[in-house]
Amino acid sequence: MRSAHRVETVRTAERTLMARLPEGALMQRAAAGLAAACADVLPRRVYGSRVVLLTGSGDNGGDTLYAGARLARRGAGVTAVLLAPDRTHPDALRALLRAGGTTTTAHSATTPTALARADLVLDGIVGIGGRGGLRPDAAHLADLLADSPATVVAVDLPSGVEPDTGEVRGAAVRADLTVTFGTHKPGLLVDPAREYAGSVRLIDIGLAETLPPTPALESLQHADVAALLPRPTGESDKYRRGVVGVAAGSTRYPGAAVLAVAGALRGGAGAVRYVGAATEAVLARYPETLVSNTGPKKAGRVQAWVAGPGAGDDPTPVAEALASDVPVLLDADGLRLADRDTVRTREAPTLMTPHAGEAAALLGVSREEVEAARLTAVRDLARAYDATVLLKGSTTLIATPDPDTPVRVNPTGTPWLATAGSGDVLSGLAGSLLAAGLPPLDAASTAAYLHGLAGRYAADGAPTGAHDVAEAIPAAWRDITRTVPYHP
Ligand SMILES: NC(=O)C1=CN([C@@H]2O[C@H](COP(=O)(O)OP(=O)(O)OC[C@H]3O[C@@H](n4cnc5c(N)ncnc54)[C@H](O)[C@@H]3O)[C@@H](O)[C@H]2O)[C@@H](O)CC1
Ligand SMILES: Nc1ncnc2c1ncn2[C@@H]1O[C@H](COP(=O)(O)OP(=O)(O)O)[C@@H](O)[C@H]1O
Ligand SMILES: [K+]
Repeated sequence: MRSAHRVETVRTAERTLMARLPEGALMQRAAAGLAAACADVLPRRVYGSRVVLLTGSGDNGGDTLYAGARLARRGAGVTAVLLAPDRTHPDALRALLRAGGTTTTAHSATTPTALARADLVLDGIVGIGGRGGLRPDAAHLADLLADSPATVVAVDLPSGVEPDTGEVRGAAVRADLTVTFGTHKPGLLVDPAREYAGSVRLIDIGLAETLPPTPALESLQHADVAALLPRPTGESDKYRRGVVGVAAGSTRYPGAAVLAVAGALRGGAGAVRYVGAATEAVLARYPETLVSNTGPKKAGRVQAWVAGPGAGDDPTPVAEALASDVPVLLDADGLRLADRDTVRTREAPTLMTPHAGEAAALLGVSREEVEAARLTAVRDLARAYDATVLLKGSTTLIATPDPDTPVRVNPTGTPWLATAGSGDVLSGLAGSLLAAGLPPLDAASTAAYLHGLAGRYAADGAPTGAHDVAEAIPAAWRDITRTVPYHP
């Protein structure tokens, strides 16, 4: 599990840890890790390389200067561009000068040339102390840096991104690598900021000792997903494994039904029951499906319903699914047709899977606003509907209505998944995991994980279709569970 903590939590944990350590010890740990990471990404050896330090007046600048001093002692030519020369971390600046480094300022005539010629630039403008968009001097440096061919390493965070939300409201540094200290910050895992961070390396500064056990955000890894996926045993039969009902598709969109069933068949339920107007198309592709052309109410027992993909404008099937006492996944038309109070007052759980446009319509804001502040949007929606919400897109997020439960961020996605119908596959897959007995948060996050991996396998670097994604799910499942004992 990879986890991220908010700034306030990091500050409290750092204070507690610092009180137990000699003065400056944490910053030295951070600087040592940072310098080692820089040495790794330098295209040639450290000796003789040209390094520029963009240095703000806080501790983020301090880390950067100490790391620069370490590189200078190994023979790099190091220049610090000081944003506020009279407020620069004094001890760190002395260390750099003693090691042979030099300084200049943001508006010096030599700064653009230094950036253009650098092999490596460290962004130490601002870290977790940054608030609001970058101030003009800092924004000027970020602009100059955008034209530099140098490798860019962001210190703790790319300057200009919001650490707690991943929002980017103005100029920000685009890094090749971000070296972050103690724990991830939410912004490093959530778009748009995640894109600015490049790859992320976490440096252990001993903070795990004082951080609270529950993070703000968590990201499942293979082993976590393997532990959650359902596994049949000798006692299993198709009903005990769970039956998932799919109320989807219409005469206009029969394909959505086929794709949702395709996902559902690969999600761990023992049987898929389809209701709707696309029975012929579904049976033609998947003869193993149990079909009926009644609504969900009369369709027979299921352990979870998927309602909405390609379903059209008839609100009845969605209402009937919501009236059941089993978990319901709402997607596409189902999101639009569901009554909010009905969702809020259900006893059984509801899982909603909107993309940014659908989330925007439900929240009454613009799509751009949802995409700019995905973490806020997913939390707001979960609270408004008292439901678990999976917000699809460039970083898929899953939130429950409980503000203390970490939001999950899916690490496996790929933009190749942005293809018509791949969301239908996801809804079937997640519904199937619900029917197999997973709680909504786990069903949604394991489904997103499998779906993302399947998208990568199906695409393999080239365009792919939703059907191929569904067919790649078993390979993703196998890869995830292969390393874990006792999976059949
Ligand atoms: N507290 C600790 O124990 C540790 C902190 N560390 C480093 O310290 C950083 C936090 O240091 P600080 O609390 O001093 O804060 P920062 O250095 O992140 O930011 C504060 C400075 O940035 C300026 N600033 C704020 N918003 C700005 C904006 N929008 N545009 C331009 N400048 C802006 C402020 O005027 C202030 O000078 C971490 O990100 C990390 O790099 C590490 O050394 C590890 C240990
Ligand atoms: N830029 C992106 N990067 C990663 N995944 C994406 C991106 N855009 C879309 N996706 C994924 O593709 C799928 C598309 O689903 P959706 O928007 O519902 O499409 P449809 O309605 O055609 O099925 C979702 O799983 C979503 O997370
Ligand atoms: K930074």
